[in-house]
Order: sequence, then structure tokens, then C-alpha cells
Amino acid sequence: MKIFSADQIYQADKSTIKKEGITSDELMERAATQLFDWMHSRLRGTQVTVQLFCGIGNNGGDGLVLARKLNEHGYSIKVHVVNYSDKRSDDFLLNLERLKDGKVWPNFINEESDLPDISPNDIVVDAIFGIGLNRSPDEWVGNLINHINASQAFTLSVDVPSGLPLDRVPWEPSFVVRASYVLTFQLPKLVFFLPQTGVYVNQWEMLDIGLDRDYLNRTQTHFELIGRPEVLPLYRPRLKFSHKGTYGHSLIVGGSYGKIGAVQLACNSCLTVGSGLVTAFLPKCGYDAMQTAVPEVMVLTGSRDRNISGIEVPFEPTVVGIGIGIGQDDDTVSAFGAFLKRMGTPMVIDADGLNILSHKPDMLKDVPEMSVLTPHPKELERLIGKWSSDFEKLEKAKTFAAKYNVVIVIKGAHTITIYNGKGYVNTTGNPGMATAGSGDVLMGMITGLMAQGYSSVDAAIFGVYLHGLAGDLGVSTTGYEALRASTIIDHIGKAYAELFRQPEMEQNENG
Ligand SMILES: NC(=O)C1=CN([C@@H]2O[C@H](COP(=O)(O)OP(=O)(O)OC[C@H]3O[C@@H](n4cnc5c(N)ncnc54)[C@H](OP(=O)(O)O)[C@@H]3O)[C@@H](O)[C@H]2O)[C@@H](O)CC1
Ligand SMILES: [K+]
Repeated sequence: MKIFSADQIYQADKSTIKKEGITSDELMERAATQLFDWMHSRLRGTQVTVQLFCGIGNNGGDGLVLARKLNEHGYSIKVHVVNYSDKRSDDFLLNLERLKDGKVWPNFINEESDLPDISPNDIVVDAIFGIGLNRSPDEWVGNLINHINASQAFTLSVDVPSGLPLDRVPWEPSFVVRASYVLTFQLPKLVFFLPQTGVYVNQWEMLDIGLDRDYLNRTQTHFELIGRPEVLPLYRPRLKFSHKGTYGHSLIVGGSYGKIGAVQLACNSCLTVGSGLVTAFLPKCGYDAMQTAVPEVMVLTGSRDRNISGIEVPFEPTVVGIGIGIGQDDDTVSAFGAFLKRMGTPMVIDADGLNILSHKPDMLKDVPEMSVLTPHPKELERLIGKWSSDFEKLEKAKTFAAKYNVVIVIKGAHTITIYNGKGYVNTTGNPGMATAGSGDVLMGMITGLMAQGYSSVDAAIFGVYLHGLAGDLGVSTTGYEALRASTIIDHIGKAYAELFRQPEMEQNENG
């Protein structure tokens, strides 16, 4: 699903109005009716006080329409207009009149006003600012936002948490509503998924308001949200008349004394995701452990006991995954450099492989094009330099990926795969996966997918999604804390099956 910018959303808005021959207030009515239906279906007339805080633009207009509908259905409401500007929008004004026609008289809050009492039992509707926010809220508005946040009331934000801009980090972090729930109109917003801005969004949901499909389909975006519908078409079915050679031969190069487990995990996940053959290349000390732990994997060792030196393999691997647990000893660094120079085919580079590249940027020119780099935030920083915000991080990563023609997988709560100027935001995974070895499993999975013929970008997007899904399935039996990297591997098979599971309702309908 595409992630649109604020400007593009305004365009979609205009295009819908033009195409359907409706007025902008009709679209607002449609949007706010969705908000009302959502609330009404959950509250079912419960006598709770709903306090609506409405700005003076169209986000506030949505809030006013919602207030009118709640009032018509007998809910107990208090409407506050947050008077932060004289430039009230037409649809706000129209709906203010309609609200007054229904005998609801809002309380106008301005700089001098006392802040209204909010009980923790109230429901707050936050319709102060929407996607039109373009500068820091004034201090008194920020204080009101703080007051809402301190109330502990359930806070439902309309479209976006007020105070959160769509294209940058907030000017003042405390001047942003911390939403319990965001009902966003039709399209996901990038800020919901970035570490610095996602913290304002506890849960979110999209409400379809019937924006012009043509416009949405033909408009290119810089980011895409990756869910099951995006991943399914990438799946490459296995053929009946195939053999292990059809699915590639992966080479996993890694390990040093005390860090052989990383290679076991990567080899295991590489096999489990479907690589036809897997060979591990290790220092000698890892030989017995590897042969015992994963019998399906073939093992080659270098000449040294505790770390990797020359990397010599007597076959042409389909794809190489390299870097986990290799350390940065001088002979390992030169072996890594020589290997990069020799290999022409795309590889997956992780962990110390990335750290070596950060310390020896000269080697970057030898990284085969279309390789996949899988840094966590610290490794990324070493690679591309510091950034001042998540937005700058993404831009720098795009520039780096373009310069070397590689795919970068920025690991995190929402892992983002960067390639060719575009970011693919993953939706699976959970905090239990922030655990030792989780990254090694991902590296093995992406390698194993490339071995089977997935392109580098598809392997990264599909692998990240499947890895997260396996973690989500695993967590249902272990809970977050006890989830281990090996549990993720144990659930890769179920994750594949889950991709093709019919939702229960469909199953029932089909008898
Ligand atoms: N297609 C859709 O999805 C639909 C969207 N709809 C709704 O419209 C919402 C967007 O509405 P909006 O354009 O009127 O902007 P909104 O956020 O209400 O702000 C109001 C104005 O405030 C101003 N301003 C900005 N920053 C400021 C500041 N710090 N302090 C003071 N003032 C500030 C700025 O005006 P400026 O002063 O810059 O001229 C801005 O225009 C959207 O989120 C959704 O809820 C639906 O109704 C229908 C379908
Ligand atoms: K809002």
C-alpha cells in the first residue's frame, strides 16, 4: 500500500471532489461519518463524556461533524474550539453553524482561557491539527496538548495526532498529542512507522473515505507499506519437477571463536526458508559444533583456528551471506576485502562485514551491485554517518544505496528496505524479536531466498516480512521475553502457510 505525502493527499482530496462532483463539505461529512460509525459501533450509547477538541481548519471541521452526530445520537459531549488562528476554513465555519443549529454551543479556548478539566474516564477526541500543520503549535496550544496527555483519558486522534507534522520530526516533542488510537483517513502515514515519530501513535486504523482510486493508483510515492497483499505476489512457488539444485547453493561465511552460533542460526534459517543447499565457511574451531548442530549443512573451514583468514571455496555459490561474527582481525579484514573483489554476484552483508566496510570505505567499490546490506541503526550510522532525524536517515540511506547500487535493510521495529529511491516499510514483527541472533536469522533468510531466485529487492522485502511473521507466530507460544532467535526459525514454515491462509470469514462463506 502506497504511503502518500501531505501534498499528495490534498491532491487526492481535490481529485475526488472533482470526479464525483461533490462539495468539499460532503467529503468532510463522509469522513466524519466514518469516525462516528467507528465510535458508535464500539460505544453503543454508553454514557461516557466525550470531550472534543477541534481546531479551526478541516481537521477541526471533522471534529465538529463528529460532535454533531454524537449529539444527535444522545451522547454526552463537550466541544472545545481551539482558537489558534483567525483563518478558519470554510467547512469548519459551515459545520460550526450546523452544530449551533443543533443547540450545541462550543467552548472557545484561546491564549487566556483556563484549561478545561478532563477526567481519566472521559474520551478525548483530538481534532486540533491534521495534515495541515506546518509550524510549531504556539506555546499555549502546546500546553493544552500537554494537558490532554496528562489527563490519562483515552485519546482518539482524528487523522493524525495533533502536533505531529508528516514530513519532519516535531519542533517541540512535548507539543504532540500522545494518541491512544488514531483513526486516519484511508492512507497510512509514514510518521506512524518511524522510531522518533511512531511513539505518538499507540494504535492506528484506516478509515476508507472513498478517495479517487485512479489518482491513488497512478501516483508514484517514495514509500510503500508492506503487508500480505504486497508480499504474496513476490512468492515463488516450488515446481513439481524440481530438485535441490533448482533452489540454489548458499554459502554462509562467518564466525570466530565464541561466535559460531551466529553461523548456525543463519545456516539453519537459510535452509528452512528453502535454499536447496547450504555450505558454511568457518574458522576451524567451529567445525564440530556446526556439523553437530545442523547436519544438513556442509562445512568448509579456513586455515586458522579462531578466525577467518583466506576464504577459498571449491564451488560457485549461487549467493553468499557474509559477515556475522567474523570480528575485525587484520587477516579477516584482508580476506573479506579479497573475497569482495573476487565475487561478482550479489551477496548479503551483515554485522562485522558492515563494520569492516565502515572502517575501510575503499572496499565499498568492490561490493557487488545489488547486494543486500542489513544494518541495525548503529551499523547504519557507522556506514552513512550521523543523522539529525529519522527523515534525514532515510534520505542518507537512499543516497548511499543509489551510489553503490545496493539494497539497504534498515532493521528496527518497522524495518525499512531501501532501494532505487524508495522505502518499503514492513508491518510484521514484535518487540520480542529484539533478541540475540534475530539478525543472523534474517540474514540467512534473505540469503536463502536469493538462492531460490528471488531478486535482491524481493528477497529483502519478502524475507523481512516472513521473518517478522515467523516472530509474530512464535510469540504467541513464548510471549515477548522468552522469544529466541531459534523460535523464529521454528516458525518459518508456519509463516509461509500463514501467507496463504484464507481469513476465517471467507472460509465460512465458502462453506
Ligand atoms: N483527503 C483527506 O484525507 C481529507 C481530509 N480531511 C481533513 O482535513 C485535514 C486537513 O485540514 P487543513 O488542511 O485545513 O489543515 P489542519 O491540519 O486542520 O490545520 C488548519 C490550518 O492551521 C494552520 N496551521 C498550521 N500549523 C499551525 C500552527 N502551528 N499554528 C497555527 N496554525 C497552524 C494552517 O493554515 P495556515 O495558517 O498555514 O494558512 C492549516 O491549514 C485532514 O487532516 C483531515 O482531518 C477531511 O475533512 C476530508 C478528506
Ligand atoms: K488530529
